[in-house]
Amino acid sequence: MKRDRIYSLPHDRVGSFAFDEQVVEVFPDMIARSVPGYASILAMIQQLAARFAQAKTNVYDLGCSLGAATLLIQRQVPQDCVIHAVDNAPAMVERLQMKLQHSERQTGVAEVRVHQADVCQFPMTNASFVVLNLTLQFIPKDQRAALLTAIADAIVPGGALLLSEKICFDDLGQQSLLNDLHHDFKRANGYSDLEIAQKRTALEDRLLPETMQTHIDRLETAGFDCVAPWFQCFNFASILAVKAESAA
Ligand SMILES: Nc1ncnc2c1ncn2[C@@H]1O[C@H](C[S@+](CC[C@H]([NH3+])C(=O)[O-])CC(=O)[O-])[C@@H](O)[C@H]1O
Ligand SMILES: O=C(O)C(=O)Cc1ccccc1
Repeated sequence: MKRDRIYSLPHDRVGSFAFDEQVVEVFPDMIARSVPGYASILAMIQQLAARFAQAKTNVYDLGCSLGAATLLIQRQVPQDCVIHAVDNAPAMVERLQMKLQHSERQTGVAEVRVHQADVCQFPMTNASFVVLNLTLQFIPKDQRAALLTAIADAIVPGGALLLSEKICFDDLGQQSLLNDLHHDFKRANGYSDLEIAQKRTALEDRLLPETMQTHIDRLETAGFDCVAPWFQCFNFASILAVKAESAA
């Protein structure tokens, strides 16, 4: 796994963060060293896929990057599910397709279809399990409600959405404490203060966190019946949103 050194030297001008070839090359290292709890969330996505994925339905991994969640989900779902891995970054999709081709053709597992598309435009239907793992934070705020409503409408009774996000806090003391703890986490993982500062500048207008309450309210409005935050590590959190079984 190639080490992320993208922001290690001083940049004259730090441009806006993009999921380009340079980022794709180091992405697994970057995300593991930058997101506290990332490995725990992935492990639980695998467990949740086993519980929520239903036979003859679609499973969606929206903003799939290099397919970390997709590949874990594939091991857990019924063989007659179709897993749709969607990302709009050409470099990500290209690398994921290579990865899937090179992995041995497995028999007895669900098919993965990779799509290069904007998740806000992507048609979804007959879905039992949908994953938005650290993706909604990159979608313009005014498009988030429509996306979550489209997801809720596509989910069958008893199905679920897993939403993980970087979150912010109304309380200034909490915001500053959890932000500091996140920076300590990055430092402990080998990032310098320069790397942390330059990446923060690059992400400033690209990664837009919201509060836990904003997420909960929006998921309820979108049509989910049970909205349960289940994980938080510093300023990263994950929520499970479930559609009720239909009353028989
Ligand atoms: N509008 C959009 N449409 C499609 N994809 C998008 C859009 N906006 C951003 N992306 C994609 O969302 C992904 C976010 S990374 C997800 C990690 C992964 N889920 C993981 O479990 O490893 C999280 C992070 O980098 O912090 C990138 O691959 C973007 O190209
Ligand atoms: O929020 C941050 O400071 C991050 O670094 C998160 C992140 C991780 C990987 C790609 C983009 C943003």
